Amino acid sequence: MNERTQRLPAGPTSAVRQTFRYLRDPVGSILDLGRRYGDLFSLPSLGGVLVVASAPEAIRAIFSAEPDTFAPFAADAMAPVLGRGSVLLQHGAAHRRARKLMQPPFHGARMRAYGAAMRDSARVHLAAVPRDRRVPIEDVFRDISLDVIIRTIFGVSTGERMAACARGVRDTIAAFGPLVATFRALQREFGGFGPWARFRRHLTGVHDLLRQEIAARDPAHPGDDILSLLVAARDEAGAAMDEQEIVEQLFTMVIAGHETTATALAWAVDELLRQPELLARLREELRPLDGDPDRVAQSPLLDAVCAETLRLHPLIPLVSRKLLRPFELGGHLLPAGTGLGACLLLAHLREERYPEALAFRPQRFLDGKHPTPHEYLPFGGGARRCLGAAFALHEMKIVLATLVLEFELELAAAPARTGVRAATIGPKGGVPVIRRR
Ligand code: HEM
Repeated sequence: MNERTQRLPAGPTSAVRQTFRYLRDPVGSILDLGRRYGDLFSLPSLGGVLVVASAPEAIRAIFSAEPDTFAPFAADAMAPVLGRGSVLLQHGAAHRRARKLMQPPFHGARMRAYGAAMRDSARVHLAAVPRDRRVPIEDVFRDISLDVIIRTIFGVSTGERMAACARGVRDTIAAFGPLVATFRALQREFGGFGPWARFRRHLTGVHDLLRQEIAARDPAHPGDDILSLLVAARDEAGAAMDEQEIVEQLFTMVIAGHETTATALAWAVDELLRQPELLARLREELRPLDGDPDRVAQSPLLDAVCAETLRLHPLIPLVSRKLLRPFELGGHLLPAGTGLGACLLLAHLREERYPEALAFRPQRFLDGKHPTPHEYLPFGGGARRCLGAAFALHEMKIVLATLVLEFELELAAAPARTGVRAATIGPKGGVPVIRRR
């Protein structure tokens, strides 16, 4: 191996400057990196150097590598938030075991069990939006997605317990802003005060509520909810997950699944309301389906609208791993310890694959030329592909269909710019709308 191949690809040098640029303008800063450095570049970050790829062949190489090649990137930063047992932070055999235990409730065929709860939550929260007043629609979608998680994942549907869970989760997430997520120096309790101390207090409260729910389950008679299925799940040796592990996996699902789905829905509304003809076509296609969740989920145009939303507005611009062994990519031998990222944002905006890539055109998903998993990866890929992908897509479809068929909204602002949340990016201002019907 010569010296040239051992060198990391070119890229900016200051992690602090790059972090601030990202916090100020996440999409602009990544597009700029792609323009300046091409398909493979090094990106200094506060968690270490990341080598970032956006060409399909390189993304295929990352996602199809032997899973033991990688550990999670910057796992230490997220461990105090999610817990060491979280599936997001595991690797190797422990990660495979956790995925195996957690996968069955998220299988596509199980979505039928969740559709009605998704539609009912959407109806209740959309009907509560006041008419003729400016409201950020993302806040409403956040309430819906939290409600859906509490009903379908925690299996809680009675008023008082639902309210306590919703309050606990909302307060915990609110206390975990982008600054605390980005700067580990802020992850300290300053004599019981400050954002981290507040976050830890709320987190303990949510863990206690989840423990009460776990204790109330009978593994011999599991309910339909995901918590019950996790309590009843057994690994190959016949062992169940212990209480702490279930609590950590449930909280991981809240963090991974709450804001993501709500943000994706907000982008879909922002785009759809700017194209009245497309909205009318969607309404026509959905009307004969009577709001039946199973039939709605099969609508080709609705599917294309959701796919195009996640292409143009990926919520996690970059998925990353840490190399446990040397790895060859694009003529570079990357040493163990280096971070390796697949850049969803740059992959989704490649003109040669997506002509007029910055335009919202769901039709591109209806012309029969489906992109490969290395050209279109809103849920990441390989052994770490999003566990909740089918769940999230199902929820997006049911909530959007309910909105399009039963309500009428008008946009109350120019197209949204993208800002940084804790672990995701989304529309600044949460897409203000006015409800007319
Ligand atoms: C539109 C909504 C969502 C999007 C765009 C999204 C996207 C992603 C992405 C990009 C990853 C990283 C994949 C990788 O590293 O290759 C991920 C991981 C994950 N997601 Fe999602 N997600 C969404 C909703 C959900 C929901 C609803 C849940 C659960 C209820 C969920 C649970 C998870 C979990 C547990 C992981 C970690 C998987 C692992 O490390 O093995 N996500 N998601």
